[in-house]
Amino acid sequence: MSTPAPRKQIHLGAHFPGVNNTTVWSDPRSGSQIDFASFEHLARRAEAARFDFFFLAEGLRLREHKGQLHDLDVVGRPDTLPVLAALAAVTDRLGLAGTINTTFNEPWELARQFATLDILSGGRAAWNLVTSSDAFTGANFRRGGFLPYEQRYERAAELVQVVRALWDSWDDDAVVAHARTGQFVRPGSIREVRHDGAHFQVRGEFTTPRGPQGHPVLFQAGDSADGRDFATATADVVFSAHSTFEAGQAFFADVKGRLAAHRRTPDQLLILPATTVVLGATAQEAAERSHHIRLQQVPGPTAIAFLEQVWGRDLTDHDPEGPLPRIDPDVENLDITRGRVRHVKDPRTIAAAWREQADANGWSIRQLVIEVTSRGGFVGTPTQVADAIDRHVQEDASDGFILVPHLTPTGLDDVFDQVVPLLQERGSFRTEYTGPTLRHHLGLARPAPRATRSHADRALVG
Ligand SMILES: Cc1cc2nc3c(=O)[nH]c(=O)nc-3n(C[C@H](O)[C@H](O)[C@H](O)COP(=O)(O)O)c2cc1C
Repeated sequence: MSTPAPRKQIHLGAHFPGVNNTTVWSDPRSGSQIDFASFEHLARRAEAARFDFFFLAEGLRLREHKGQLHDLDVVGRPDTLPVLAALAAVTDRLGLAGTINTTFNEPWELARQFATLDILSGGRAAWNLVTSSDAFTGANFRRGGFLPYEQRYERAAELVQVVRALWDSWDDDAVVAHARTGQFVRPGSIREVRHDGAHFQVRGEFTTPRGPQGHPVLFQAGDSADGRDFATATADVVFSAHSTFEAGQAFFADVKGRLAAHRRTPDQLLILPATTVVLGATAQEAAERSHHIRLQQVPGPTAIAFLEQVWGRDLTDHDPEGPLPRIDPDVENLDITRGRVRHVKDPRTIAAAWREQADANGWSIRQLVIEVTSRGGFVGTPTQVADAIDRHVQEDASDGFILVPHLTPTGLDDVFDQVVPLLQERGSFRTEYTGPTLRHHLGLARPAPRATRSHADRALVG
């Protein structure tokens, strides 16, 4: 009798709620969006459930709609890296992943900040590289639209190259601290980095020792062809938006298929889509809860504001519970909302399709917006949700998920309590951490120290 193949292990991240309308800040159970206690609650609960990591997104400019602050959603959050550093002090094993932009930052500072987080946390740091570069956000950095869209990934690739050279410029065993000889570092163990490229000129000795992971884990969250190529060349994890089974399998096959060109194997890049979970004692109860949450996420003013982004017009005279506007979008006015990644490519075609859908189903503006902004997610009893999550992973639609709750900070408590034990029972999810670092949790190798690398790999470091 042949032994069954071992189950693929699921990887799970806990996403702190975002500054978008997934987060229902107005729910009476919702806590502070900024107090450390909120971050701590989610991190501690995620660690008790043996999650791989805690995850923070990043917004670098407050969104505006029709020239006003868009305050229907959460506005303002503390800076990512200090929050993660504080969480390192109240957790022991949980990975700490932060989103930091590659367009508006410099490699030296980033290398220092992430190496520092890796040291403080004992090897649990991860960096989610994002490339957003719109001029509205850039104005906060005195740069405006300094970098054309096509050059975002070029800068990101060069930035990562420099950052890695800085991390590798210290040997793992550089610090010897020999009191007898008076020597703190081993001679020759810290090398000058010299980089002279299109985006960066860097020269000098790096000031932070190499962290426990060698390189913090690199996530990437771009979805274009350039984004996928950058991920397959560079990243350890892709944070994707393709969470349904079919879309997940297609994305998984596409991205993993690109790895061979970079002489990498499928297990060297994990694919973790964002998703949501709604539980109930019965499937019907879960569906009703899910519907209630969608109504909370899309109140009337949010539905109108969403439609205005596509129409490029003020639609406040429309009733959100009434039919869609008969007037066509104003295609000259597409930056009515600023500070948010645009998804709408051709507003007139989209408006026509939505009108048709709403007419056919008898939907109001609000119902239409609820439908078209639905990303799926898992809705069902704990057993149904555990089955579905496991199937996605065993059948190569993902390597796991980054779970996005709608309540701060308790939104994943039911998942920790009711779904995780079922995944553990079927042998698909760890019951204990088996190593100290995030690389270990994710099954990723530690980058070899410089001393054991080929000459070619060492060329960048002086
Ligand atoms: C799942 C996902 C999450 C993202 N999270 C963030 C974020 O937190 N902050 C940010 O500035 N951009 C975020 N982005 C935007 C991407 O970094 C990128 O700028 C955007 O997807 C456009 O790049 P692309 O053309 O390669 O898709 C995210 C994108 C995806 C797909």
